[in-house]
Amino acid sequence: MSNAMEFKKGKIHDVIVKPLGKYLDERGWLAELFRADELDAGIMPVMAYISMTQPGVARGPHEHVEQTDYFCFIGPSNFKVYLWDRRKDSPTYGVKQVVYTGVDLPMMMVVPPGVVHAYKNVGIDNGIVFNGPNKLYAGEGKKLPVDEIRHEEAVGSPFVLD
Ligand SMILES: Cc1cn([C@H]2C[C@H](O)[C@@H](COP(=O)(O)OP(=O)(O)O[C@H]3O[C@H](C)C(=O)[C@H](O)[C@H]3O)O2)c(=O)[nH]c1=O
Repeated sequence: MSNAMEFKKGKIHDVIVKPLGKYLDERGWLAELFRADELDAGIMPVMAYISMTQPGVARGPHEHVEQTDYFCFIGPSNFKVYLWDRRKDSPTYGVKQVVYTGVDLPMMMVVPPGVVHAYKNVGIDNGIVFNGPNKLYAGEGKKLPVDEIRHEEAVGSPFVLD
């Protein structure tokens, strides 16, 4: 793919975005992140991690060759999430999707391999992101190469965070 590629706005095939339901009571709230009886076996998480991102800071853009990510944006900040479909065999090849999510609208988001992704903390608090990928980071015993193509430093990259 040429780095000069232009993306048009839209919804990307196979990207799933759903609000996380919060059960509120006098103690606070509780939200389910994923359930084995609701997810396809092919994207079932095999590990989980959380990251904290400071206000004004971004992670990505990068993509995976085999791995599907299962993100949950739960707060306490808000994020702008950027997705670019560079899968040549996808019906939405060349589409860019932007999602706002976090404390004001908690969401889960499934990002398949070949969809370049990045997220930026656009709030004023530190932001927590949960991920439940369907592959082990660096494989069994962390002995394999990390499945990740990083675009952060790519000169002339079309994956720009505005
Ligand atoms: C993902 C991961 C990372 N690490 C270690 C490796 C580094 O020492 C440290 C930070 O990882 P990395 O620099 O790969 O993180 P980012 O590049 O900010 O990637 C993050 O933001 C982008 C947008 C994402 O999609 C990733 O899923 C998310 O992790 O944690 C581990 O030990 N296990 C893991 O599963």
